[in-house]
Amino acid sequence: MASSKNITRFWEWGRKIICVGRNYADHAKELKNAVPSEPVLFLKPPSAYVTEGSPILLPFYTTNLHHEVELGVVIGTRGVAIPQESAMDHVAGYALCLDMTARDIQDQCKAKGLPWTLAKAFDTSCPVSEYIPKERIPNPGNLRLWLKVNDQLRQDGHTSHMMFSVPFLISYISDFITLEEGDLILTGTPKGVASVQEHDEIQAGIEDIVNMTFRVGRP
Ligand SMILES: O=C([O-])CC(=O)C(=O)O
Ligand SMILES: [Mg+2]
Repeated sequence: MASSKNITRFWEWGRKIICVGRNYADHAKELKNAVPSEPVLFLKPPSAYVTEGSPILLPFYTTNLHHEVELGVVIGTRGVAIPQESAMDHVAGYALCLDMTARDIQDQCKAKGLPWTLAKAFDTSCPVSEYIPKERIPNPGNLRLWLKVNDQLRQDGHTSHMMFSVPFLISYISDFITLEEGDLILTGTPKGVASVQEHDEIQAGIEDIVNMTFRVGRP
């Protein structure tokens, strides 16, 4: 029923997706970006969501679609200017997420000093796993994240290498943008990003907590 919202299907709520960029020094370096002194933020619309069983669609205007595996944090309680000390009280749970990125378009945007919207916010640019209740992840700063393409390991990172922790990010973001129940924060990707092609199979996981599989297709 449309009126009975269930946080385990947060992607159906139409809420914000707030993404953090360059939160792992090894990834900032692989793209020759400076390691930031404050979090880099951008947004995806809720139309970017895709769940297992549906394909990730290659936008027609890119020839270099990259995968970025990321820990997603699902907000459970609204907050503004949340102190770091109570930030975790606002977390309902987690999801494994991909920040699909049209890298060639992002490079053009960066060169022109323009926003990344078409590189980051297109339909299916935010594949998500099933919802992971908070109790299953006692410490979001101590998780191995991995991603394979056609069975080859491409990304193998650890959230202990984040420059800005989950509580810090919640506090920082909520100074500018009200966090609401059902919002999702993507916490940035470790190194190993690379391109995918039509028909590729992407598998990703968080330790033995969750794993997910997506195919890449054409619209
Ligand atoms: O496009 C980028 O490199 C920024 C980003 O999303 C990340 O670091 O996860
Ligand atoms: Mg990213």
